[in-house]
Amino acid sequence: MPEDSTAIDYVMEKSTGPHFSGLRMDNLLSSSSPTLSLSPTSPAHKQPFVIGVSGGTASGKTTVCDMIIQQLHDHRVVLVNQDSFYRGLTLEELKHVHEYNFDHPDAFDTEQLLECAEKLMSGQSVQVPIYDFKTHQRCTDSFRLVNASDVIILEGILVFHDQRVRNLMNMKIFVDTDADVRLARRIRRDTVERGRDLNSVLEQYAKFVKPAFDDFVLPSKKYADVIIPRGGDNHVAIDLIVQHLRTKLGQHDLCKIYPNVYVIQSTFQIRGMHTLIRDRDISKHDFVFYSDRLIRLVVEHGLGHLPFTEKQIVTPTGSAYTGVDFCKKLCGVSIVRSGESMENALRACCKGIKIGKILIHRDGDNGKQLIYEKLPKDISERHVLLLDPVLATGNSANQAIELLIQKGVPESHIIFLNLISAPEGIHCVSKRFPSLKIVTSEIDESLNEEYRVIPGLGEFGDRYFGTDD
Ligand SMILES: Nc1ncnc2c1ncn2[C@@H]1O[C@H](COP(=O)(O)OP(=O)(O)O)[C@@H](O)[C@H]1O
Ligand SMILES: Nc1ccn([C@@H]2O[C@H](COP(=O)(O)O)[C@@H](O)[C@H]2O)c(=O)n1
Ligand SMILES: [Mg+2]
Repeated sequence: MPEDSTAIDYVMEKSTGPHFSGLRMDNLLSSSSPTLSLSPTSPAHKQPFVIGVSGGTASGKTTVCDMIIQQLHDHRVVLVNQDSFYRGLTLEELKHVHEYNFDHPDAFDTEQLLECAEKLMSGQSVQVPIYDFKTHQRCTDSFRLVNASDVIILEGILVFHDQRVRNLMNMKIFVDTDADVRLARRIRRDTVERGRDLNSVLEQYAKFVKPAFDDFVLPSKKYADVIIPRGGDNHVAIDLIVQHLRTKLGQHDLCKIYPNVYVIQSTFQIRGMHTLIRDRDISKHDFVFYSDRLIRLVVEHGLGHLPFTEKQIVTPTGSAYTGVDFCKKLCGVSIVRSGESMENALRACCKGIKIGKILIHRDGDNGKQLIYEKLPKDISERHVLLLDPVLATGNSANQAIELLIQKGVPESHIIFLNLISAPEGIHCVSKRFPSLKIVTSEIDESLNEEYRVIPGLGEFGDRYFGTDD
């Protein structure tokens, strides 16, 4: 700990209110961008991108959707199956189930599908019914909770049939697979998974499935923007669609606008850890454990941006190995107090590293700020890893960076490490300090009217240090 830690601790005690990474909004309000809506008073809900996936039965619609979701693992994607909106059969209909046409548009509750899709598009979570193909009924006591997301996929044989549903879609995909292949797959699937016998599958196919395909599904193919022959086997088509979606989603536009912003490559492990630490019901112990794991990844990634020198060594086999030597002149600086949660990870990666502290504290309501700092004396000769888990408005980060620059640290020698960054904060910091690097594990949606990151994870410092009771 620095020698004057008592002074810092004292002020820290007094500043245990909500941690906002900024206290003045003037910078933010002036930092408009053609690609981002940054108004903090109207944290505009970003419209999700809606994809419709249609095609004949067993054409591979669900398989194609699963592949898209898999490839878009760094985005929030939800799948809504039209099948979930099958009307449950009445007792009378059940008695004559072989006479029931499941392939006619009337078999679905399209009003309910529309209501669900519209709710999701407006940013609300929905409860989607669970349909049982064996009993031809909906589950009466459970639903599938679907959360608002960046991408909504609506999948089903007749999702292009109703104009109102079609109109919700930004992109329409038709999965086109030969009828004989589809029939063979359907026989296998319905006998194995849906409790049917071969005869009933063939009868239903001839009586309802094929005529309805000709009358309703095939005519809706003309609405498709993209037709995928061979379904899930067509990796080229799926790659192209995913590439297009990435461009449309534009989440990575920030990385394009600011080439010094790095979002670490997302994996399901990383998404899983974010899911845990963002969950308000997680235990404190788990919050700290998974935050530490994520912080370690961000720190390791940040270290990868330090300069290196070439180094030759000899291995135990007597061979030469040309590698690199770590940058020796570096230090950490935590923005008190939540930045202190990142210090252990930095110490674990860089043996004996010096870590300084900066505290930015509002002094009354007149916009004045007090800055306390304890930094290594030779900081101007070091590369600085600046630590703060949450980048919100960017105002306090900018003050900390300004202070480092005043102390002689070149802007390009600062790497700012975050777990979660708001677009507004990235914009504010990168615009003012374009040569500084920001390394983060996820970029969130926006700030709300209280300047909190949304969806965010609440007050990181309080949750991490257990002062959130
Ligand atoms: N490319 C493929 N090769 C072999 N089997 C496949 C392929 N695509 C899908 N299937 C199988 O065919 C069946 C129907 O596929 P699915 O994706 O569920 O189609 P849909 O949703 O259009 O009815 C499933 O049992 C699935 O495992
Ligand atoms: N109780 C039901 C409900 C629907 N079907 C059949 O399912 C097909 C749609 O699902 P896909 O995954 O194949 O798109 C449709 O062709 C219906 O005939 C059913 O058999 N029983
Ligand atoms: Mg399906």
